[in-house]
Amino acid sequence: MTQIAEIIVDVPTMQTNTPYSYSIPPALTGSVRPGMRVVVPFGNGSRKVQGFVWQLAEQTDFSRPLKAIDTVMDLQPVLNQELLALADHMAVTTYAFKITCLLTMLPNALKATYEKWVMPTDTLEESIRKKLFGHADRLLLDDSKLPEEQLKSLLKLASGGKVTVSYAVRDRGNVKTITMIEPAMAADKLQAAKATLRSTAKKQAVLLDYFITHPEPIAQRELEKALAVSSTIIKTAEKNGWLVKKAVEVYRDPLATAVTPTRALTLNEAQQTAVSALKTATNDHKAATYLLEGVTGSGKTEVYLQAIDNALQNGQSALMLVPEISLTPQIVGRVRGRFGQRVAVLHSGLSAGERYDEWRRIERGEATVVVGARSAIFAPLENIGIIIIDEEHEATYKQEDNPRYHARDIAIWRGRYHHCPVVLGSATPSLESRARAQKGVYQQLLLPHRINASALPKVTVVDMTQELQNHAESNFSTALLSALKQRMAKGEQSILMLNRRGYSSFVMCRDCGFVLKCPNCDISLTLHMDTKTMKCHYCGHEEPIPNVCPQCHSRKIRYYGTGTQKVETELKEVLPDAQVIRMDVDTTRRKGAHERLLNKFGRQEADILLGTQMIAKGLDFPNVTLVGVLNADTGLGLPDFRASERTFDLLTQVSGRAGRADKPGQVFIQTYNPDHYAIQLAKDQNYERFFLTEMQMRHRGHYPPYYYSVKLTASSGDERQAAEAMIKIVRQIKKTLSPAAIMLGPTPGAVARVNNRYYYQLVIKYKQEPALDQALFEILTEYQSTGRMGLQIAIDRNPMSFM
Ligand SMILES: Nc1ncnc2c1ncn2[C@@H]1O[C@H](COP(=O)(O)OP(=O)(O)OP(=O)(O)O)[C@@H](O)[C@H]1O
Ligand SMILES: [Zn+2]
Ligand SMILES: [Zn+2]
Repeated sequence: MTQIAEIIVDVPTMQTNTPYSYSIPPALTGSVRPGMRVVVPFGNGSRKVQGFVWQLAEQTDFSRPLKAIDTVMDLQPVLNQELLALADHMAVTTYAFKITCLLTMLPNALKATYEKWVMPTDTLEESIRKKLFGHADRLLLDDSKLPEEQLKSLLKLASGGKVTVSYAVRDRGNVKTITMIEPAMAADKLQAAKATLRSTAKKQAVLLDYFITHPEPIAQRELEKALAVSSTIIKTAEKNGWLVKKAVEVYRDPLATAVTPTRALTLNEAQQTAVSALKTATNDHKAATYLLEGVTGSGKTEVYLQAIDNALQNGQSALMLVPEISLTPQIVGRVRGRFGQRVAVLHSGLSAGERYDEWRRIERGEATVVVGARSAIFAPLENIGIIIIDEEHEATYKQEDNPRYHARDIAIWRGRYHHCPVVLGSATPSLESRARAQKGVYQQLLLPHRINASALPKVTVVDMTQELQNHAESNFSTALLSALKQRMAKGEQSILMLNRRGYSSFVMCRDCGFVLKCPNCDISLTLHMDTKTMKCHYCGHEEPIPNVCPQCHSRKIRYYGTGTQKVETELKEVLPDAQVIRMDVDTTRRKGAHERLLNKFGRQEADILLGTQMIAKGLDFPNVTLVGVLNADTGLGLPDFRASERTFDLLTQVSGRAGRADKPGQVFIQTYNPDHYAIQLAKDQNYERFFLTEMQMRHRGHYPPYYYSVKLTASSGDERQAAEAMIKIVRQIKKTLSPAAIMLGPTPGAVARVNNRYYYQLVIKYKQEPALDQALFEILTEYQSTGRMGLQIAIDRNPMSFM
């Protein structure tokens, strides 16, 4: 029997979940294994594509000769059996192709890119060959870099068969190595070698002397510096067989900053109960999901750490997800403080190389605790003892692109695979999770009180419509301003949050009402003072700030809306002595800026931390006793069924930053909707009441979690094409749905045009539709090749919003 390999190939526009069969050439027999990447020929031409070995099989069909695998890209599988099985599951549940799922699991450094090479054929005239190729036997056809003229003539030659184009897979994964030097022989032999040196070979003598007394390996760089010898000198010694060079893999250290080691704290009763439940589940290999619901500052992190510690003591590994690491350096610091070198950190702020190194440490079992943002859920850990998702309600756990997975679902799948518990932690659990706990699908663990019996902060809602009547337009109510002054007098710190969701600073003409919009998208441009430009947050378009109205040429063109910069300016006027740290996209663009600003605030080098949503979560500063929310409402107005939930979560989270240690905390929420239930219940920090109220609203509106949902989006540069595709899909889907299903649409997307593409969407709400999955998968397959004509169909199961 002959063994063949079944391979999932990466051919955009021709994706399929069915593997292709390839023969294994004799040279590779025995070394091809599932989970390895290979290069295979595809189609008729010289096209080479990347593929993943899905499984090995016995050849049964001999009717057609099989193409052979070209080469293997890996010496070891890059995906293990578990992750291959997970890709299978993901493909079905997220309506994505297996290849997309497989690629998603790999660190970027292992995502191959394709290179196009042009080579002359025999029929190419020598003079042209010389002109185009010079001494090279082939040219890299990098479309973006070649001058158009040259590209054109190459294409012409290609169609005449005078040059051929071949595709090559380029692997970007690279291991960082340094060159180490060590003696190739014992000291007495080196001594003997030294005796043979000519008297002029002084440097050689120095080099040998060094190794006679220091037989241990040393980095070449260091050696050159220490002895002032050049690489040629070392090379000569190597040639003579006295020294050897070795490439040693080193890891790029993404977290060079030191952390303070911490030890386990003595748990309070509620923490103790939670930790023992989790320990028992880990020790008994129980694949259960726990909802750890703990008010802000109740010590959830300590529960995670001790549960992780238990898994490590069992010789198991642990996985912990946090919403976005660059935003929560404090949490990462705590995990590293407890587990030191055993911790690997994965997040988008790392360079591809750094991420790859962390990934390799995990793969080799050198790191057994992984902390990371969403995609860290695919960390190649073995023998997992516990999986934790902190702030489980956060929208960032859902990926917005293909494959549109939710990290929570993947966590639960992996928990089952490893027979280990999954912990979902939050002060404000998502309605979905809380409803499941209610039904007993998840086990609820409660931390109802703050540590050391500190009280939750006292929250005051400030009606800004009243404020406006009392004094001139200001971002600060009288109450908030006087509270800020008090803190400064007492040497305590404050956090001010400007809610930016659904809100931006824009430019409008006072005479004709003209608003500057993006030429590519149906959205107004946002003012950025740091770069002095108007920017589109959807497509990145940028243009100068106008000083006359482009429509009526009036000079009365003005800024509207409040940006953090504007608030900062006002803050300096009303509190000239205050030291303010501003944290927003503009001040945190540089790598590590986030951490630097937070550390500065932690060292109490500023009175006020002013920022956007990015300062709402996870911060634990004992000296912060005041939190002010400048505008609570901006998210409430969005036509999104989660608008209230998001607002409640945000206000509760940010309020929770105040009074976490011994000093009591105070919060002011400024709003134009003081009576809205999300604001009133956030004021009382009453998650339970909010849950009940919001569940009723969802029930009435037929929204999740009472209904499942799927959002289909058609997009195209041609508006009619997008609309027509959507109408056709609606007709198709309708046939498979039961009368109980609810369809919203087709309608234009909330932003109907983005980057010159038009969006049409359809939302289906349903409880049970056995035929739906199949129908959607057929749509996915049918429309994948229309991408070439500019039409794209996206399918999102349980989308975070219907907008
Ligand atoms: N058992 C304990 N004894 C003493 N201090 C503790 C204990 N558990 C936690 N703490 C401290 O209490 C503070 C709050 O804990 P932690 O930040 O873990 O709360 P949290 O529930 O994660 O809060 P949030 O959801 O608001 O981020 C921290 O400074 C932590 O070190
Ligand atoms: Zn745009
Ligand atoms: Zn105008």
